[in-house]
Amino acid sequence: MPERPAPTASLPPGYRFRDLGPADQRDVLTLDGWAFPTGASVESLAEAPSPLSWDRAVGVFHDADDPDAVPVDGAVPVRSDLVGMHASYPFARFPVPGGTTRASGLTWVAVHPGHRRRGLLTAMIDAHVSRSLARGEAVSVLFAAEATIYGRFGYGVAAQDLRLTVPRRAALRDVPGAAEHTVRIETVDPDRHAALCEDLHERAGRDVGGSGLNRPGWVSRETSELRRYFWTDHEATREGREPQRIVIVERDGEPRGYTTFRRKLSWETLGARGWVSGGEVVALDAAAAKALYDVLLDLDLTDEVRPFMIAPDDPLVHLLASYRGAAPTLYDNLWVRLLDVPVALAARRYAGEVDVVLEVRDALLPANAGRWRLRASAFEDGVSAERTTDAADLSLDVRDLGSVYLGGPTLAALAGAGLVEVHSSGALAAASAAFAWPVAPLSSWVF
Ligand SMILES: CC(=O)SCCNC(=O)CCNC(=O)[C@H](O)C(C)(C)COP(=O)(O)OP(=O)(O)OC[C@H]1O[C@@H](n2cnc3c(N)ncnc32)[C@H](O)[C@@H]1OP(=O)(O)O
Repeated sequence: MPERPAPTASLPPGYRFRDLGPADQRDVLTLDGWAFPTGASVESLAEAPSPLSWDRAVGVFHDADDPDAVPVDGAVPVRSDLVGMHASYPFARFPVPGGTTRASGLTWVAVHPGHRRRGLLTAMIDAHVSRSLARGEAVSVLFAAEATIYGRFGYGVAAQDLRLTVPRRAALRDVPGAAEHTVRIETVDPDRHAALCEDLHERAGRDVGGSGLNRPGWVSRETSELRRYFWTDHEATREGREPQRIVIVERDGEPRGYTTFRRKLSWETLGARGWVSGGEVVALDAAAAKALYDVLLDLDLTDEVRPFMIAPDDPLVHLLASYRGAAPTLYDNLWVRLLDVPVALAARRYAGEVDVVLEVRDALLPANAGRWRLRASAFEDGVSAERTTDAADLSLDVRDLGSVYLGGPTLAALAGAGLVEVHSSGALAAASAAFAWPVAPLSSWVF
């Protein structure tokens, strides 16, 4: 990886960075409670395992005179508070179109309300970017708590997920083989389910619909901390719903898919009203997906199913007799920031032959700015992305390059929105087709 200038933003006076460790867990949860008010006590949150990779968690501490302390020999004792933090997950096998790359999953970004809008996040992003680059991570990915935060730092919306409200017993088209599955419905137990489900999850993302193509963004819970956290059902996240349940469908004795769910009931004048909130839906093929949805869509005492975060090209979209009856809504899913443009561009495959010069603007990381020639053949290795002095075919901000990186939004769509300047119209058509991927990008879980 080439030498890169260090980011420049620094913390305002009175603040300092310090790496966090497991001993900071209670302070971390207290700060998190300020940033994301949930009503759960620190004590109850502390019962859950931490998902953090502590060697990648960084705090911002504020050192100031302690207003509550009694002066000693005329001097006011100084108090040091954790007022900001960020962390990242090491995704060594982050799925990009046709391959994987090393990505840094930015997470647990929080600033205490009493210290916001003083530049703490700006300084934390600089620290995150430089540390990620030093670790050889060419891409950073995240889920945004608010859609207005991360664009300014060069992150673009690279994937969308679908939220549906499907009426109970909604009609689905038939899929041969679906009825041949046996069904297990159980309470989630990490010891029994975690390894089985993580294996199914990885396999489902590698070959979608028998196409031999992977699903970009289908990131695994790569660390033991993330796996333990994901499969532990902690009371603080139930919000009045039942413990987490799991449906596993098997065919010829082999597990073929799973989904998790929680139900909630309210007893009203006319009887029970119930809904099912779905977790990730993971299936090795369409028959297994249909078998899972058949279970979710006919649970007693429920009226509707709300699948959470399925791909816009999920089988359910095409199997529902009335898609519009499920009130579809699209949400931003993964945001992507290219940290090292040539490394990131060469890490993925392209869906068409392309030879294009991209002129990239990047205010935060000037090493990415300038013209890059991208050459690739359809679905093949041997991609090259090199600096060039040739005239640009397309000009765009690194944020918009991040948006098209996983093959979701197209360059043509961004050009239509005025976000890509087109210097050669033939180049736009070819590059747009090459960057698009036949399988929609998605992460099935929030990190
Ligand atoms: C990947 C994740 O973890 S997502 C989770 C993000 N965390 C949260 O949403 C928790 C609640 N919010 C917070 O903790 C804080 O408000 C943060 C982290 C979002 C922002 O921290 P701050 O230290 O206030 O940000 P900072 O002062 O560096 O602001 C930088 C710029 O972003 C803007 N900005 C910051 N937060 C927001 C926001 N929520 N919406 C719109 N603009 C924002 C600021 O106005 C500022 O703009 P400017 O440069 O034009 O002046």
